[in-house]
Amino acid sequence: MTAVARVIVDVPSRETDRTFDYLIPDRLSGWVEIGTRVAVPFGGRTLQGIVTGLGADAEVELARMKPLEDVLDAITPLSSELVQLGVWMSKRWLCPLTIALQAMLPAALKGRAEKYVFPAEGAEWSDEETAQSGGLLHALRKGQPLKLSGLLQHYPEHGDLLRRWLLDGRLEERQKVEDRLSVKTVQTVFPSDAETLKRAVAELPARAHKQREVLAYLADQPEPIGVQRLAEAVSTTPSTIRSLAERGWIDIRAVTEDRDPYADRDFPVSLPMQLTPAQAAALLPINDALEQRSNEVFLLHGVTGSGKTEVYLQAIQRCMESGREAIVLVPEIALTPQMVERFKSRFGARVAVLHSRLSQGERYDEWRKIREGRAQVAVGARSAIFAPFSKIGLIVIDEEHETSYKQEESPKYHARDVAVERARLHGAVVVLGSATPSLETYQAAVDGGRPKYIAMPERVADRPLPGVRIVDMREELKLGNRAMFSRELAEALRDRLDRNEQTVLLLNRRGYATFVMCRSCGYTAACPHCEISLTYHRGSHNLRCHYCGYAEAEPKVCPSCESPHIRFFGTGTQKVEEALAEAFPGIRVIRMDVDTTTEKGSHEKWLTQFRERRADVLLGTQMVAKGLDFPYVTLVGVLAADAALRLPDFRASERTFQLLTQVAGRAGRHELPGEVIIQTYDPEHVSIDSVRGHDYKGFVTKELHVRRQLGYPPYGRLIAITLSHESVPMLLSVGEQFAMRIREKAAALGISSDFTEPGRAALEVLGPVSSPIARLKDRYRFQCMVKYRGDVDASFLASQVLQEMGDAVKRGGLQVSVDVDPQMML
Ligand SMILES: Nc1ncnc2c1ncn2[C@@H]1O[C@H](COP(=O)(O)OP(=O)(O)OP(=O)(O)O)[C@@H](O)[C@H]1O
Ligand SMILES: [Zn+2]
Repeated sequence: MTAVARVIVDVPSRETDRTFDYLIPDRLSGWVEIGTRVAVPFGGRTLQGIVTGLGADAEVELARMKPLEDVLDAITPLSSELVQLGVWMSKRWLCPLTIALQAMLPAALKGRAEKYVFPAEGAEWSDEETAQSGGLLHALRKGQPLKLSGLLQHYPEHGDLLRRWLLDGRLEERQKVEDRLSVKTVQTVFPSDAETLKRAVAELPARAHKQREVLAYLADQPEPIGVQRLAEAVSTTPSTIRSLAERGWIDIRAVTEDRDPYADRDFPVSLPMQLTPAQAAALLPINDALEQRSNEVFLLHGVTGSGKTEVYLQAIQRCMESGREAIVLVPEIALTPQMVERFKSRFGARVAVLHSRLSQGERYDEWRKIREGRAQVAVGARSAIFAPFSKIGLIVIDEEHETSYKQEESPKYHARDVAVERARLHGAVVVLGSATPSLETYQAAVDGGRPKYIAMPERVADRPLPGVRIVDMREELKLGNRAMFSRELAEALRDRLDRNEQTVLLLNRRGYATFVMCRSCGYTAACPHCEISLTYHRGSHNLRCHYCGYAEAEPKVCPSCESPHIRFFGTGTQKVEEALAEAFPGIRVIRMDVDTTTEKGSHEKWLTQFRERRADVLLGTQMVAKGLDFPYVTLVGVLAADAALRLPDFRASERTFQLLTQVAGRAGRHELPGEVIIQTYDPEHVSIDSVRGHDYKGFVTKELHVRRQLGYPPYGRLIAITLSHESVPMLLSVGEQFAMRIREKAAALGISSDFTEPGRAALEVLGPVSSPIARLKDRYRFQCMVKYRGDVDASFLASQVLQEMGDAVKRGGLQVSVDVDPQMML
């Protein structure tokens, strides 16, 4: 019997979305397991793929089978559990399996990069092993990394040894990324014994002062030291030091160094806090579940400042004590240094941090730390849910309601759902935490009992929630105040300046771009390729499309009627900043938005400045609303609270309520009491009015009622299918067919299209209608929305129809994108 690998090739299409079988050549036996990345011959090309199964086939079949070309990594990047999770994802979100699997790999591992092998620092081999290796070890020990593929070719009989030493860590494997070794190596001087040093000094020519200094320095310092650092220490050049090595007096070797993004940070040690009674009560059932290793899911509903983080920390501690690992997801935007610090301070080097602001190399090193068992806690944004742990005990999702947990490109997965499935595979506990749980999670807890509901309704240490005032801007206008700030907010701000306290100002800008309009004819500047208004950028004096990047110069007169009365509308953060400077001379403002935070480390820089009270106001978009915990913030102001309420999205109310509650929660978190002022044109709206009394229950009760009537989530589910093409008639005809076929299939199964009868299974297809963004990059977009409820496998129906219509779609050159449980309706 010959071994066969079943491989998913990395071509994301429906036709190749199945396994292909390959022979495992002898040379690679022992290197191939489930999750191994391989190179395979495919239709005359070499493709990359992932092994998802192993087996043995009848000899007849084997005769026609091609062998694998190569194994791409020595340490298998995916476990069989992750492969299994990928299979589940591809069904759940209707995407090719390869897309799901690729999403689990760190970017550095994608593509076909050469792998290098070299000895780990301090690794030792017995004489017997050295002899066994037949020159292999000698080659490796020269210090230069050698290509894995070359080693396999030159030392085919030593594959087993190589593999064993890679696994026991005496050899290390790295790869080339971005034309550099993914690994950072430092040329390091290792101390020589006193004898050698003495001899060196004796043999050196008298005028070799610098070299003598180097030797004297080394004699005093027994630790290995980087060549560069040593050169600096005795103010000489690296070549002076190297010349000593050439004569055999000192030993210089390349040493790998993890690129630790937090290397220059000192994290003060933090010990577990004495829990408040509410925290202790919340932790109890979580610890019980951890103890019993039961696959429980909890909703930890704690108001802002109730101390949820300490509950997570102590649960993680318990999880680690039982020898298991923990994943903590936080929204990308909230992954502030402050958040990272809390975990690093408590768990030190056992924490790996994964987020998009790290370089590819840094991410790869953090990922390896997890894969190789050197980290037990992973803190990260959405994709950290794929952290390659093998014995997960706990998964925490902080701010579980955040939309950033849904990936908007394929695979369009939701990390919360992946977490629940992954926890099931590990028998792990899930904790979903939020001050404003998503309606889906809340309703499931209250009506279904899973997740189990845990409440922390008060802030720690009896601190009150801040008082909230709503200011009706229509009244302001009536009274003749045309300024950006209401009198109340202006007064409160001045008050904070006088008392040297701090203010957070949120400009709710979602759906509120700064656009250009002619006051004479009503012309608005739009992108010529997309159905989207152009956004004005003050700095560069141009208009830009945020979808395709198109840019044009700022117009001086209206391009349509040539009137000079062309104006820039909307309140950008830059404009607020200017208004602040004008109204409060000398005010120190930190502005945080996409424009000021693109640079690496800029988040950290601004927040540190603010924390150190080097600014009076932190002004920004959504990114100032979450997770921040600053003692001197006593005022929170919100401008344009209702801006996002008019978006054509049924979750607009929910999002607005969540955002306002979150930002309100930044005030008065420590000794000083806080106050919140919300400016709006729509004060009666339930999303705004409910914030006044911090009334989550009041809000959800009303909102759930609306959702139930309309059959929207959580009482129904959606699948959005978007078709795009240059031709509208083509789109309409395919769209119509698509909708019709799904309706027919549902009807054939006896599924009603009537949502009025409560509780009964139902399905309807809305559309095709023009998408909210009707044209993008010169392609028109139409969408069909499948809405369903109850025991209906709508995903299956949709994928059947997609399959049936595959040829028509392909011939016409249409693009189809499917979004199961869409979060963004735009
Ligand atoms: N048991 C405790 N004793 C004293 N202080 C505590 C305790 N638990 C938490 N705190 C402090 O209370 C503050 C709020 O805690 P934390 O930031 O965890 O709140 P949170 O529930 O996550 O709020 P948010 O949802 O607004 O982020 C922090 O400054 C934290 O250090
Ligand atoms: Zn555009």
